[in-house]
Amino acid sequence: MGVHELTHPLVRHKIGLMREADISTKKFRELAAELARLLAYEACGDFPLEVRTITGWDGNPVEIEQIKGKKVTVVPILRAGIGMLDGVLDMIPNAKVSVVGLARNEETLEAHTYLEKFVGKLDERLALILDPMLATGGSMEATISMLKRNGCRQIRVLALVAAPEGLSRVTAAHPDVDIYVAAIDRCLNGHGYILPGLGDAGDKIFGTK
Ligand SMILES: O=P(O)(O)OC[C@H]1O[C@H](OP(=O)(O)OP(=O)(O)O)[C@H](O)[C@@H]1O
Ligand SMILES: O=c1cc[nH]c(=O)[nH]1
Ligand SMILES: [Mg+2]
Repeated sequence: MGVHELTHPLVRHKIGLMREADISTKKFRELAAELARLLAYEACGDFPLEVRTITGWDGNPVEIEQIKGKKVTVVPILRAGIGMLDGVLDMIPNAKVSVVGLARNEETLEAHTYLEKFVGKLDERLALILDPMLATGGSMEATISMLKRNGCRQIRVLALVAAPEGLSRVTAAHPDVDIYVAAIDRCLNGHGYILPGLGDAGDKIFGTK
């Protein structure tokens, strides 16, 4: 359990490219999707395997390994989490998708929930929550609480950038949840934005900046 900051050179390189002030919407989306794939790869590293026998290319039996009955729901937090969804589904194509909508009040920094749409059998599923930005941690804390209220017991978070303040808040409230993050940044500014951060990830992904 805990916080896992990815140290792989590809991750460090790609997150650096995302920090460029005048990055295009296209490039930002591409990098968000690429990093989402790498975060998913890391977050699924302990999935159990089982051996199955299939017929190989020459007609002989071959033992192969496959992931053992893992039921996954991917949970993008609207809007910005959508920017990571396709990348994660590239890696886990059979996952079901739940959606939560939260908007942060830019004055109070409180997260307001406007949508909750969960798939069934949450008690049997591992949930992978997607949000590029974990700032004060209010949106993530609320999303984890929603999942738990609906019966989910195995929860992991995938984020591109997190602030130490937000990580402390989420790990204190939900110590049972693992957080996979491409970069832990320095701090929050007076408006709740992460420094050095990426700016407004939702605006950059949706082209509304
Ligand atoms: O950790 P927090 O302080 O809660 O802030 C992080 C949240 O803020 C942003 O969403 P925003 O509310 O701006 O919505 P958007 O994705 O629709 O732009 C971001 O995508 C996170 O969801
Ligand atoms: O730095 C931040 C904080 C919240 N939301 C963002 O998009 N960026
Ligand atoms: Mg936003």
